[in-house]
Amino acid sequence: MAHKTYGIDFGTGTVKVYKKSDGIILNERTVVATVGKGPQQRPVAIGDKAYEMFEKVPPNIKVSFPLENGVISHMGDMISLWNFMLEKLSGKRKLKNADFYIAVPADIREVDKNAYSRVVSEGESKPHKVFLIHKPIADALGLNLDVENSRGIMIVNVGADTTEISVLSLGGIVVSKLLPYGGNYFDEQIINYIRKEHNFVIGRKSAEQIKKSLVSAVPVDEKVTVVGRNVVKGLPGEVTVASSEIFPLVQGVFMTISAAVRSMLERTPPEIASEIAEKGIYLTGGSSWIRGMDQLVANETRYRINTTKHAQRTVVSGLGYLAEHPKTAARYSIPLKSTKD
Ligand SMILES: Nc1ncnc2c1ncn2[C@@H]1O[C@H](COP(=O)(O)OP(=O)(O)OP(=O)(O)O)[C@@H](O)[C@H]1O
Repeated sequence: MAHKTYGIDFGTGTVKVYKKSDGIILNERTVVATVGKGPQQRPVAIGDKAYEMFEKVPPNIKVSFPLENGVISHMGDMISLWNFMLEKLSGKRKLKNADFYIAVPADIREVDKNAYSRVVSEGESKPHKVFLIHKPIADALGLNLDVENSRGIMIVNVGADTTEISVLSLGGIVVSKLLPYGGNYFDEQIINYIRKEHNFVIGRKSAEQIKKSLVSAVPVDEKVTVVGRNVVKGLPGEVTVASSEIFPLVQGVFMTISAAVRSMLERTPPEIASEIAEKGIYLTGGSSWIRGMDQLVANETRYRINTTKHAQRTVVSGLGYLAEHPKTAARYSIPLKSTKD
């Protein structure tokens, strides 16, 4: 019997799911809202709905982000999120006996990689098989690159909580480094700055709006107005922020990311680096859309930069490719190892 097959990119900011033959069927925030404690805990909303509740909920509802810096930080919440998602994937009928391809960062401990597989195995789906795939491999496949035969591919995935910089060659990962910086870092910097300098409390959604409009890796001159609460008066109101205020907050992280890319290139063997130089560096992940990111990395490395309008879905598209091509998938599945480290 043919098993239903899914590819899942459990991103820190959003979960994306690909279903074999159907394409990408789900794209939801990695957020869960629960009530109750211990064994009584049950989800009341997940994904975008739970995110909507964030910062507005009564005290009996807990809104949590169960992934941090590319690893699962709250297994119980993560399983709750997955169980709730299963309903979206399969409707009222329980999804059983399916195969799952799950993307995991390459530069994390074995125990953290295996935790991703536990989410699906210990959830209500009772899978047939779970395969772990390194994210950079899925990313490259999602970009339609010839992973098997290319001598040198460099991918910089700038996501919500992490930036993963990887070099691939002939179907394998030569080196991969996970930095604990992504779009969420910018949101937090913006919230802290506006509270301190403008005496305004703004929510994460407003911070994200400011980020999308004002954060730039190269100086720009723009302004944005958002709503918030004046801390001194205790009243709601509007606050206007200029890009010149934001640039100094985020400049350091841009330098950290671009310096890490350059340092990895410097340590890459010449025959691999020469093919990277020929093809250019690939920028993926939602935060690669931050203005000037491509220019910044180009200035630092002097390499051509390839960007994509599908930056947030390259990993899940790569998993989708593997779901459709099980023979290729067998080559890239990571064997589950001991989790004693
Ligand atoms: N137009 C945009 N400009 C800037 N940032 C954006 C834009 N669109 C989305 N983002 C940011 O992209 C991030 C989400 O990207 P993505 O879905 O690739 O991350 P993820 O896979 O969830 O996270 P991670 O890779 O860290 O696990 C969020 O921080 C979001 O605010």
